[in-house]
Amino acid sequence: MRIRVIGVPMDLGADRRGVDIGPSAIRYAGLSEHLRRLGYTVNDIGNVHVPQPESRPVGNTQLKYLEPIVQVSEELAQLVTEALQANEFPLILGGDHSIALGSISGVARVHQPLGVIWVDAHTDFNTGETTPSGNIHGMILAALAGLGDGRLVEVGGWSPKLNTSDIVIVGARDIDPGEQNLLRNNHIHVFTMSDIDERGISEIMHQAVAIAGRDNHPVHLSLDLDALDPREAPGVGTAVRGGLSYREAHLVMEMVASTHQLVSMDVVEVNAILDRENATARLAVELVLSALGKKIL
Ligand SMILES: NC(=[NH2+])NCCC[C@H](N)C(=O)O
Ligand SMILES: [Mn+2]
Ligand SMILES: [Mn+2]
Repeated sequence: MRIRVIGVPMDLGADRRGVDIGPSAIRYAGLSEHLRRLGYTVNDIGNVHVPQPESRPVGNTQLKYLEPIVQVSEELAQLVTEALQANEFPLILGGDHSIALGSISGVARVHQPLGVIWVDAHTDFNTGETTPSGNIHGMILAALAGLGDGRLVEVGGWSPKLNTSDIVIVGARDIDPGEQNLLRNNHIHVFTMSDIDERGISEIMHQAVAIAGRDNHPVHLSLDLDALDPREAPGVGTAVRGGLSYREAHLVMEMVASTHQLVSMDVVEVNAILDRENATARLAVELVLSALGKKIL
């Protein structure tokens, strides 16, 4: 069992610096050592090159840094496809959530159809028309489903990467008005924090894995650390109160692991500048381990 770690020091999709050092923070928290202790062989290929925002024009303010983000996505998609072809599990370290455009495009080229479990306080289902911020990390899931600006949608040369029926969002609690309409009109499965409070995380995750992994489909897990409550994960750029507890988040990961259908994962939005003594990066490592099969007993 081999894991290929790919770092993507991307912050062009978000408004704040600090997620660009996320890959270093997660590595510093001992990612590879812990994975090896779990029995994996780890092949860390380092970071993809991402330009500094200071060196590039913002461009269209509804789609900030579109061009460099598309460039990095193309390169990342290629690297992720190569990892799968070499029989290694791609583990992609962000960076802001815009990296999932490249990672999931790279997986979807190999595995079709692909289920996605998107664990996030947000739904990242804006387009260039609905976005309140112009930040592309808030548009990625829509782009993967074929919605929004053509240059995002067409990364890798084809679209859509995902069927709307294969997408499940878990932990949502901050959704923009235009995003709400898009989610409804496209019948996206969204499990909000209210659903989790009402029915419990175990029941929600049974449903989530049944939807994303139906007919034994391969599954990609995209973990945005802001899904967790900010008390557990202070090092994120877009924190929202009322998130997953430490224990709920571990159970989410364990229930994904128990499907044995996970083929790839990204862990994003760790902002090391806003963090406290690397707590969020350390939590990210713990959650990766649970998703990759670590159990208490
Ligand atoms: N990946 C994230 N943290 N996304 C936050 C998105 C926030 C907001 N919905 C926006 O479009 O700007
Ligand atoms: Mn996100
Ligand atoms: Mn988020």
